[in-house]
Amino acid sequence: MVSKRWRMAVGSDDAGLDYKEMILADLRADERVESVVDLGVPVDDPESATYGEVGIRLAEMVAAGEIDRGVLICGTGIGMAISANKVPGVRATVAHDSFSVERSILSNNCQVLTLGQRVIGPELARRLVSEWLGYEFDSSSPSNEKVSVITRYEKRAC
Ligand SMILES: O=C[C@H](O)[C@H](O)COP(=O)(O)O
Repeated sequence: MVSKRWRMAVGSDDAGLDYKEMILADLRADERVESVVDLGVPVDDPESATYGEVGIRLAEMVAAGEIDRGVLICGTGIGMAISANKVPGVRATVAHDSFSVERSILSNNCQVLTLGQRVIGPELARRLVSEWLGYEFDSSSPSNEKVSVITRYEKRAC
């Protein structure tokens, strides 16, 4: 268990709105979370933004250092992952099982977890987010050099 208090944001499109509200409530009650920003979509206007807009906005907050981690939810998690990964410096993945959630941090140092409301049940989604918050990347591990290959490419390409 880590003691760090995470600065976080959550976001969804219309297809992920119910889970976004649920995860938002969980994070607000989680003592490991220092702050959590709700990037929408809002309950009263669920079609006000697509997964691309919300995913990129959250990823920009990660890249700017405004938050440490984010959770994005759409129908499958795929569109949110694609969108967030367009922002340089951001590593986002969909993960619907415990092992992938663990490795997304310990192997890949992902700052963003995406979930699919149309793919997994609500209790699994909540459990995966809670487990994910318990992991922290070890920059002295052998995985760090592997992640650095991506970071160096981004620096060259941008
Ligand atoms: O990845 C995309 C998401 O699943 C989205 O919520 C649904 O997209 P669609 O309406 O184009 O199927």
